[in-house]
Amino acid sequence: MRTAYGVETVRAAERELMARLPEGALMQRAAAGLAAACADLLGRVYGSRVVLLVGSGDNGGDALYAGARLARRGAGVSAVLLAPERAHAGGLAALRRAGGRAVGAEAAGELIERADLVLDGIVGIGGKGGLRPEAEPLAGAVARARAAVVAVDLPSGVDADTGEVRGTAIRADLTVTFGTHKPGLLIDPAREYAGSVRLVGIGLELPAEPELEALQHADVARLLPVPAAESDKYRRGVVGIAAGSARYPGAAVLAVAGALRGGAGAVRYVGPAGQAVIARFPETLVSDRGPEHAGRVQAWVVGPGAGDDAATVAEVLAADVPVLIDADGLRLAEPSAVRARRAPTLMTPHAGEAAALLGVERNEVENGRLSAVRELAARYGAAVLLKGSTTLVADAGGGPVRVNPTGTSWLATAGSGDVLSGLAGSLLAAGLSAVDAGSAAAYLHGLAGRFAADGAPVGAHDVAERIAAAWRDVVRG
Ligand SMILES: NC(=O)C1=CN([C@@H]2O[C@H](COP(=O)(O)OP(=O)(O)OC[C@H]3O[C@@H](n4cnc5c(N)ncnc54)[C@H](O)[C@@H]3O)[C@@H](O)[C@H]2O)[C@@H](O)CC1
Ligand SMILES: Nc1ncnc2c1ncn2[C@@H]1O[C@H](COP(=O)(O)OP(=O)(O)O)[C@@H](O)[C@H]1O
Ligand SMILES: [K+]
Repeated sequence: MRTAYGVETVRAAERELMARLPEGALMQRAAAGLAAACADLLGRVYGSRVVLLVGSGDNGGDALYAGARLARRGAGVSAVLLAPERAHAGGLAALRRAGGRAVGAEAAGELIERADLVLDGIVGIGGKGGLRPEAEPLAGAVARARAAVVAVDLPSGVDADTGEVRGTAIRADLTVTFGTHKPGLLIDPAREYAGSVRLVGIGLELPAEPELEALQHADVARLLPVPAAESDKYRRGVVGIAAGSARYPGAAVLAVAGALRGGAGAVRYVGPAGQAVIARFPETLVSDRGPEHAGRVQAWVVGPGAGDDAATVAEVLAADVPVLIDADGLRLAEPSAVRARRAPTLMTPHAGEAAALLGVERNEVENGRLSAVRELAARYGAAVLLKGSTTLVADAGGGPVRVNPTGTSWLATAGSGDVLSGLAGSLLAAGLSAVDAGSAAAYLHGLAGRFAADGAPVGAHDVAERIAAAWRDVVRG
């Protein structure tokens, strides 16, 4: 499991560690890791041109000490000081001793243009809001430069705790982060500014419960159901799909396609698209009576392509088994009926649907995914999976939010969300908790999307067809 901790937690762990170490030791650990990452990126340090962008805090101090290490290995290092009188004194002295030089911001443009490597040490976890006006032109110069850009701890201007980007921020090729990942490094839009992320350990002792966690292959492999020798289709779980309409029969087919690959022993379909479902998947148990009369079901998926069928949504919500609510179901579900449920509920909105539920603009959700998913989970007393460029899963009762690491933008294709809901519903029926079912489904779905796309556009049915390959990849490690 990969984890991320917020600024407050990091600061507390740093204080605790600093009290036990000689002064400056932590910064030296950070700078050593940073310089090593820069050297790897440069290939040849000797003779390279390195520019440090240095703000007034310890983030600038890290950049200066790393610059000193690179200067000692023969790089030509220039530090652009944004606030010369407040630049980290020890770091500046070390850089000068190593043969580096310091210049004012007016010289930055030309230096950046000719640099091989730019280190962004403007601001780290001490930053609030986007870059300040005096630092903004540097972001433009960096974006135009051919140099590789390494962000120190975080790309300056992004919010470490939330992944929000308000105003201008530096775009990095690599972010070298210290002690732990910060939530912003794993959540868009900030994640995009970070480039690839390298974690440098500095010895922090962090609490058991992180802010964010990202499953990896081994974690998902432990969650996926495997039929025991004594299993039968009912013990493996029956998932009910109440989806599709005369107008949107395809949503039913795609949700069933996902559900058939999710480990349930049987898929039961109820709704008006039975003909289309059976034609494509003859193994489906099809019924045209309502969910209440469908027979045994261990978890329901309701909503994809459901049109305006509020009665079916209400009927499913009244069932005392886990329910996944997606798409039209999110609009049709009575909030009080969701809150009143005792069995687990998993809601799977995309940003537009989440915005409608929260009564805010879509871009507010896209810029503040973490707070949106937490807010929805708290309001509905349900687990919530927020889809999109970063998929997040929050539990009803708070705790760490799961962030999915496998997604690909090729999944932004009509119907791929229907496949995801069928898959997650199947895992619910197999007995996973709402958060585990949602996050394992997002993981497999993302991986299946990557396998299916392999660099070219795909349709949602292609994604469904590669779920088995993703599953195999996960369990084989
Ligand atoms: N505390 C520690 O033990 C360690 C800290 N480290 C480094 O220290 C950083 C945190 O240092 P600080 O607490 O000094 O804070 P920062 O250096 O992140 O930022 C504080 C400074 O930036 C300015 N600033 C704030 N918001 C800004 C904005 N939007 N645009 C431009 N300037 C802005 C502030 O005026 C302040 O002077 C970490 O990110 C990490 O790089 C590392 O050396 C590891 C050890
Ligand atoms: N830019 C993106 N990057 C990664 N995944 C994405 C992106 N956009 C959408 N997705 C994923 O694609 C799927 C689309 O689901 P959804 O929006 O419900 O579409 P539909 O309703 O057409 O099925 C979700 O799993 C979502 O997380
Ligand atoms: K930075």
